[in-house]
Amino acid sequence: MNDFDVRPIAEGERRAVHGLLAEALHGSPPDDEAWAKVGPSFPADRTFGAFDGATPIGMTSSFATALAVPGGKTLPAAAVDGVAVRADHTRRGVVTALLTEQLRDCVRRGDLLASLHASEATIYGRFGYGVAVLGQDLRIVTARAALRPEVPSSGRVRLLDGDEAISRVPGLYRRIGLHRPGMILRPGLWWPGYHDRLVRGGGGDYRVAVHIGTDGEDGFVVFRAIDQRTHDDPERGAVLAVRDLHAADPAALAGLWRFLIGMDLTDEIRAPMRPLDEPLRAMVVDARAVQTTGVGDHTWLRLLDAGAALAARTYREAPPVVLGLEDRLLPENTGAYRISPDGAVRTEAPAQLRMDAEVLAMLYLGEWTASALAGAGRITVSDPAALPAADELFRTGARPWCGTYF
Ligand SMILES: CC(=O)SCCNC(=O)CCNC(=O)[C@H](O)C(C)(C)COP(=O)(O)OP(=O)(O)OC[C@H]1O[C@@H](n2cnc3c(N)ncnc32)[C@H](O)[C@@H]1OP(=O)(O)O
Repeated sequence: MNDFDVRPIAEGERRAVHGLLAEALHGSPPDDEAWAKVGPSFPADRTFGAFDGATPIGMTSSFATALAVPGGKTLPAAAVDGVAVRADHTRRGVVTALLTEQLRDCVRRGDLLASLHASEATIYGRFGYGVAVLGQDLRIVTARAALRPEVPSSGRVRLLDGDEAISRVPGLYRRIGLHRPGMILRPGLWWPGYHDRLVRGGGGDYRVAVHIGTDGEDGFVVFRAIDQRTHDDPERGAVLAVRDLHAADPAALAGLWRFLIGMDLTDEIRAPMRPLDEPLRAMVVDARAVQTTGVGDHTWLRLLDAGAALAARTYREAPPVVLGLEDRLLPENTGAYRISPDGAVRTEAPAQLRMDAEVLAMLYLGEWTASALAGAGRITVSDPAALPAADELFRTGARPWCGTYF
């Protein structure tokens, strides 16, 4: 029996709950001015609080979105954007109660998937979330990063002022589209809380540039310069920190990188959580100008309705495979699924490969192979011939990527 209650929060509890999240992440609760800006991005709907009497001691929230899956469909999904427990109430099962309630609520709402970005990698696996997308942190040494002559070079780049950045980029993101598995729609409430407050004009110091190709704007980058000059090193160039970079095609992508690399008074570009198959290293003359400083879990995914989610993605040509799933928290998903190039259906046939919800999520967007996960002991193999077949069935072209902070 818990000594706290878990329930949807009331409208008047939003700010206290958001303050709790800020403090759990070692920030400060927003002042009036900051809350006026970000408050609308944190509605009471889809937020659960844990309460000790009237005092909030934990929270979890999500917003409704759609997530692209292999084959191009977009599925209704929950983007879990705030999970926190007050530091004096941790390790008593508060987040377990919150996340369990949230999963059931998302199922009731018809979400097929839930995704999140984790502060620590040890929190979410027990709730059936798996690392479905890896990202790489890039460091680019600009003085050595000249682009090769054959790299596409049509179009031009234009810096936007703050108001333009706030009004133009949402439509541009929508037009670029969800071209990789794992990408999500950014609903209207995402922009004020995550983009507008960062850019010049919205209170932050990030600048925004768009790429203009033959058919108009087709890419954008959100970045800021971090001054590196010191008394002893007064000529040191700035670091450009890239926050958000999306392009509709290779020419727009190349154009945005060319713009960043060519910026004066800059020594280095830092671009965290780029796709693992980012082509920049192949674009430069000196491949070592583009360095991967880290690879980590970018997006965690949870299949809420495993049957519907498996049926919604496409599969490559390979012999059919029967997967056995054990889902402790959402037991209606437990069962066997026959995966073939024609799709995925429930079956009574014996499972060739058995796994839990976390591991199925790792396979789902194509980031991991069944063979690698079996090799790691994460899949129980009854029929070894099913492994190469599953590798091929789940394989995707472009690597999955999310590319949206939340
Ligand atoms: C999507 C996002 O918002 S990511 C941000 C997540 N939030 C944070 O990192 C803020 C700071 N941390 C916190 O607020 C809390 O510590 C939380 C949310 C991570 C965990 O909340 P708690 O209420 O302490 O978790 P709870 O007591 O339910 O723990 C469940 C289990 O997970 C384990 N666990 C929980 N957090 C952690 C952790 N950070 N590291 C390792 N294990 C953990 C517990 O030990 C427990 O294991 P057990 O069942 O075997 O005993």
